[in-house]
Amino acid sequence: MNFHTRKWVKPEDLNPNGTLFGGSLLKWIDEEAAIYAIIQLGSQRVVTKLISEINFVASARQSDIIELGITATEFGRTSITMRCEVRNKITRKSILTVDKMVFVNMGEDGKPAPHGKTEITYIKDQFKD
Ligand SMILES: CCCCCCCCCCCCCCCC(=O)SCCNC(=O)CCNC(=O)[C@H](O)C(C)(C)COP(=O)(O)OP(=O)(O)OC[C@H]1O[C@@H](n2cnc3c(N)ncnc32)[C@H](O)[C@@H]1OP(=O)(O)O
Repeated sequence: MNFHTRKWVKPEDLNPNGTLFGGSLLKWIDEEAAIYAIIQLGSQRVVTKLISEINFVASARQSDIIELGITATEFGRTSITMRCEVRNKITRKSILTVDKMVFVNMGEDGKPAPHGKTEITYIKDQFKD
């Protein structure tokens, strides 16, 4: 799994307990997964279909640096399924895991459309020519 995005936990991201607000984290991973799906499917028309059980493994605190990791686990006809992990950048301790995030590729008509992809494309292969 590649951990592309880092976030610095700031005061505005905290809940009243002084730890990272779960909703902020979910917003970040939805956005991260959308970017991953857009790149993998080569389409900007993708929507979140399903987010499976979310395991908030441990809290993050103000000033922590965290990193978001996503990997594709399955390519369907119109969908892509991903797994996600968030961890502390310094200690590598897990903060959150999501087993399944499903995004669907949409056609111009607003209906699910085949994306034609079957496997992960790596950056080095995306700019071969
Ligand atoms: C000029 C430059 C401009 C730049 C410009 C950039 C714009 C860059 C935009 C980025 C955009 C980002 C987006 C952010 C993420 C949101 O914020 S998206 C907003 C939240 N999500 C939504 O509103 C989606 C609402 N849901 C729906 O509209 C419908 O459920 C859907 C997605 C059309 C699917 O409908 P459906 O009837 O379930 O469709 P169906 O054909 O049965 O299934 C489609 C696929 O989903 C799978 N599926 C369906 N249900 C399930 C389930 N429960 N579990 C697992 N898989 C399922 C099916 O298996 C199928 O997959 P495949 O087998 O084809 O691979």
